[in-house]
Amino acid sequence: MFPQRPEDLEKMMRELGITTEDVIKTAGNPAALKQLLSSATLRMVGPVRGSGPSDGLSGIVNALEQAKARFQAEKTMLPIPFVAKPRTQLLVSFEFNRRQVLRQENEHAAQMKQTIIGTEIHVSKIPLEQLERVSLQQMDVRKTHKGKYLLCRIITFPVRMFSVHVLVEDVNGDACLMELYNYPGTIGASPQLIEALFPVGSILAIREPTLKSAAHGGDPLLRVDCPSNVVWLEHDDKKLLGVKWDTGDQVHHSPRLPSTEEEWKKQGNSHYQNGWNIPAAVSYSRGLQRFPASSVLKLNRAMAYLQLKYYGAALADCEAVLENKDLSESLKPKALYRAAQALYGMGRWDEAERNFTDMAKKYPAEAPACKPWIQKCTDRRSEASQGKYDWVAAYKVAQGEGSRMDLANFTGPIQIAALPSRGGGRGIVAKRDIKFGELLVVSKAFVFCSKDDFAKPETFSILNLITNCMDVGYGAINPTQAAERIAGDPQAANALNQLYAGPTYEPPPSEYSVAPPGKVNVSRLLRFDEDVHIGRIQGVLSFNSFTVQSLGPGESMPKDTSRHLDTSALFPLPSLFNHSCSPNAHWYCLKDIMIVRATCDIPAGNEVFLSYGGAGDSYLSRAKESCLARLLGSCNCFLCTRDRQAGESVCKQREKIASKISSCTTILAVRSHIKKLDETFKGYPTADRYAMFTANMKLANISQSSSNLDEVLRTLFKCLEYLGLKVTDTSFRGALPLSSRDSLPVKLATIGGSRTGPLLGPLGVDACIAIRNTFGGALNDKARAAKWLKGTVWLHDKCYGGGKELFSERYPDILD
Ligand SMILES: C[S@@+](CC[C@H](N)C(=O)[O-])C[C@H]1O[C@@H](n2cnc3c(N)ncnc32)[C@H](O)[C@@H]1O
Repeated sequence: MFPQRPEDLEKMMRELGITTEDVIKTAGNPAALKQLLSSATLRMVGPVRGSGPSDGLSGIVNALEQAKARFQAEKTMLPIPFVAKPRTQLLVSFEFNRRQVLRQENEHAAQMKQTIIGTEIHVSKIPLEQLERVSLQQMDVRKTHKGKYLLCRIITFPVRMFSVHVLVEDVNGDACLMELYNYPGTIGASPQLIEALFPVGSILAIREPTLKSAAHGGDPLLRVDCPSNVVWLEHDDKKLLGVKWDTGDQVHHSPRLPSTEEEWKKQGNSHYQNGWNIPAAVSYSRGLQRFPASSVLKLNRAMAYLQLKYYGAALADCEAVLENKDLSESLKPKALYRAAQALYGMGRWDEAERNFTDMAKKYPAEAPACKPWIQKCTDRRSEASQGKYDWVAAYKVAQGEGSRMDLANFTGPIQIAALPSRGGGRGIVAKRDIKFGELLVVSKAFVFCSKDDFAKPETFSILNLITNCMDVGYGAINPTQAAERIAGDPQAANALNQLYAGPTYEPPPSEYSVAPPGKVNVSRLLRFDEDVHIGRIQGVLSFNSFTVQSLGPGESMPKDTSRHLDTSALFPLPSLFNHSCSPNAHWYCLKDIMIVRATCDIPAGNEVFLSYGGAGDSYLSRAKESCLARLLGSCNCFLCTRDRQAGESVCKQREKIASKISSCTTILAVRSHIKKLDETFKGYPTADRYAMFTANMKLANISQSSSNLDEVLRTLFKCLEYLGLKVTDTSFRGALPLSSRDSLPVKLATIGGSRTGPLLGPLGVDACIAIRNTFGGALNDKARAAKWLKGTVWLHDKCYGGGKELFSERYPDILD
């Protein structure tokens, strides 16, 4: 990042139009330096764009190999002593680069931000009190200093690239670049918010610090991956007794600290009004350290905590306020209202409802505000206890702005079971006989980040050394979001720790018992009560995240099967489902809510599988789906096991035929290849012949363009069977007996019906619609069109719930 050679620095300063004297005058004074640089002319700027997945597969493989080789080589190199660079030189080049980054952000569209995950990360588990102080001069590069802590303070304005970059100095005045990864509050943060999060002059103790050599031979840097390794110290902290900073007591122009309760409140409120909830909560907390009895600071912090969804902490603040016997009448309703909101957020609907109801009675002026909450409590309760959701309303909300939904979690007739044959050792089984279409799980994402969380567009790519994949999208910042959850909800760490983190970590406990959210006392946000083990979190996210797209208006066949969708999310209970390429349940999302339904009847005790994605036609193409294959090792689902038994040559043959079919242009050619393809599936249940579905769909499309409607219909009927359905009325000519008009033309297949094709929802509904349109259009057979419409709505309801109403929302042109 920084110019290394003195001549480069000089050249840069010439470009800036500043002299060495100017720099010396501003040394140790970031604000003066900032002013100096703002009067300078910058010309050396050009956008630095990342190379994304467009590099192609070989590019990714090369990048992965290079990264691995670099880390491997680093490991074999001996640590070298840290040599301090002249402070002035560091300050100038840092400021130059900071301004360059800010300017690029202003002038250019989204920059590709890149990072690598899966390298060794040290999480300090030793409390600061037990660590011994170390200075930069005493440290080595390429080394983690176990048993030590570095006392340092921030001496420049920070800047956010992928991580937050800032210069720090130690007590001796030696300076070093610090890169802080995964820091709560930094997702999508503006430069101003980053400055509020990392004020100049802040004193930090870095537990068990690591100095790294920069990737491209630059200056060594202090790299902090786990935010809990950073401990913020107040100026009057006892750790600072007797500490003398070589460059003076104060870093020049560090912001003046508020001194009264009112000033702390003002600072917090100003952050809050900007929507900067973490800096707001930190300001209120710092004020509370000095004015611990302040109800106003506690109540305002509760407000910030509510925004951050730290409900346990918000409740703790409100309850502490309500215990105050001298609480003013004006604050009482505020405290009650916020406590009730916190209870609601924690899913304690009964208590929340009681609080809102009591409050409405006691403070009639607040009744209008409480009324909608009371209704919400009733809705959430029936969702959580009976699985009764208004899917139409939820779907409509999901089509609107924002990325979050307000729905209760629900667990249907399933339970967690020990299944030692799978990585992680657990899976989900049916508690009782489950019926096709039954709702199994509704789960709110634990970690979820989408483009809506960014004021300005940003694009990310991660080279994931855990899965050997290049991930593109918001999954890159999910560890930051996980850290943000843990920062204000220590119980969240417990939930994450119980998920499978891959073979390099201790297996999770076979019991999955996530404590219900309770009261958590977060007395000082960003003072982590739990160590945030980012390495393990990266493993959990790599092995459990889903790439999600919210359910939207119905379309015809999915055209883009690319895995590179934007949003990646972690859902707690759904993480425990194992994968099958031929699953018996399917999942879809409404924004940050995942919904799981049975796609066939599942007998009690049977395992329930989801398809994680990658519904490839053949064993070989599924195995090539790099991410899926790498996550599973070798997939041990029924279909892959069956394919392995069939043998490699059969699988190769199948793939060859399937690929020929995709390029066929005549009905005859497709038909003849379909016959050959079918022969490769001898002995397979119908619903496990997914390649036959794709091949028949191709035949249907070609037949459509040649107006061979009999063939179109026959083929579409077959398509449904390959998804695990049975067409009960295969007639497509003559009068439809009145008696059969009301019956469904399709039902769940019973033979081989213990599984269904992986995309029964979208594909099955679309195939039914195609049949209905063929009858209603060219054939002008209104009776059969009506019958097939009924069948379509039935299937849609089984897959997505919401009856005819939801169907008509998603397919407004079809129900006329
Ligand atoms: C999201 S976890 C599933 C839950 C996990 N079994 C647990 O106990 O937490 C994904 C991991 O489960 C294992 N797994 C799931 N489905 C599998 C399959 N079809 N074949 C092999 N391993 C599978 C793999 O180790 C995979 O990385």
